[in-house]
Amino acid sequence: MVVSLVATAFWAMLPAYVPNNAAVLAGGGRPIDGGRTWGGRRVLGDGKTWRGTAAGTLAGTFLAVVLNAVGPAVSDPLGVALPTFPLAAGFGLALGAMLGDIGASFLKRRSGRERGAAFPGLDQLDFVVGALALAFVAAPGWFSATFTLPVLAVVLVMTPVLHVVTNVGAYLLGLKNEPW
Ligand SMILES: CC(C)=CCC/C(C)=C/CC/C(C)=C/CC/C(C)=C/COC[C@@H](COP(=O)(O)O)OC/C=C(\C)CC/C=C(\C)CC/C=C(\C)CCC=C(C)C
Ligand SMILES: Nc1ccn([C@@H]2O[C@H](COP(=O)(O)OP(=O)(O)OP(=O)(O)O)[C@@H](O)[C@H]2O)c(=O)n1
Ligand SMILES: [Mg+2]
Repeated sequence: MVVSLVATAFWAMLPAYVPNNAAVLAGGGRPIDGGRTWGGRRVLGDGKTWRGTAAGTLAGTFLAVVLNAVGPAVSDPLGVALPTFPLAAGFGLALGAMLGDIGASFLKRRSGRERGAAFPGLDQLDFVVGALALAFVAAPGWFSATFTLPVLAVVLVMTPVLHVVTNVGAYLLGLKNEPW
C-alpha cells in the first residue's frame, strides 16, 4: 500500500520534477522580465529566463512521453499500476512547474529577497502548486483519477525532502550557486 502510493506519487510528479533540473542545466540568456523593475526591484530577476523555461517545459513534456513508453516494464515488476500521461497532462505538469517557480521569484522580489535568496517552504513547493494547478486545468479527469487525496499527501511530504537532497547534490556538483 505505502510502496504503491509512493511509487504512484513519484511517477506522476516526474514530469513536474525534471523541468527545474533542466532549467538549471540549460538556463541563462535573456531574462523573462527583460530587466524591468517594479517598486525599485526586478519583476522576476535574472534567474528566470526564456531559455530555461522553454528547456524545462520541453524536458518535462518529453519525459512524460518516455514514461508512457517504459511504464508497463516498470509497473509489472513493482506490481503497481503506474499512471500514464495524456499529452495535455504532461505538458500541464511541466509548464505548471516552471510557472510555479516563476511565481515564487515574483513573490521573492516583492518581499525584498535578492536573486538566489532562500524562501524556505516556498522554494520546496512552488513548482508543485503550479504543476498540480495547471495539470488540473489541462486534464481534469486524469488529474482526479491520478492525484487522489492519499497520493497528494505523499507528494506534499516527499517533494520537500527530494528537493533538499537534489539541490544539495547539485550544489556539491557545482551545478547550482546555492544549496537550496
Ligand atoms: C533534466 C535532466 C536531463 C536530467 C536531470 C537529472 C536528475 C538528477 C534528475 C532527478 C529528477 C528528480 C527525481 C528530482 C527530485 C525531485 C525534485 C524535487 C526536483 C526539483 O529540482 C530542483 C532543481 C532546481 O531547484 P529550484 O529551481 O527549485 O531551486 O534542482 C537542481 C537539479 C539539477 C541541477 C539537476 C541535476 C542534479 C543533480 C545531478 C544532483 C544529483 C542528485 C543527487 C545526488 C541526489 C538525487 C536524489 C534523488 C532522490 C532524486
Ligand atoms: N525559468 C528558469 C528557472 C531557472 N533558470 C536557471 O536556473 C538557475 C537556478 O534556478 P533558481 O534557483 O530557480 O533561480 P535563482 O537564480 O535562485 O533565482 P530566484 O531567487 O528568482 O529563485 C537560475 O539562476 C537560472 O540560471 C532559468 O534560466 N530559467
Ligand atoms: Mg534559487
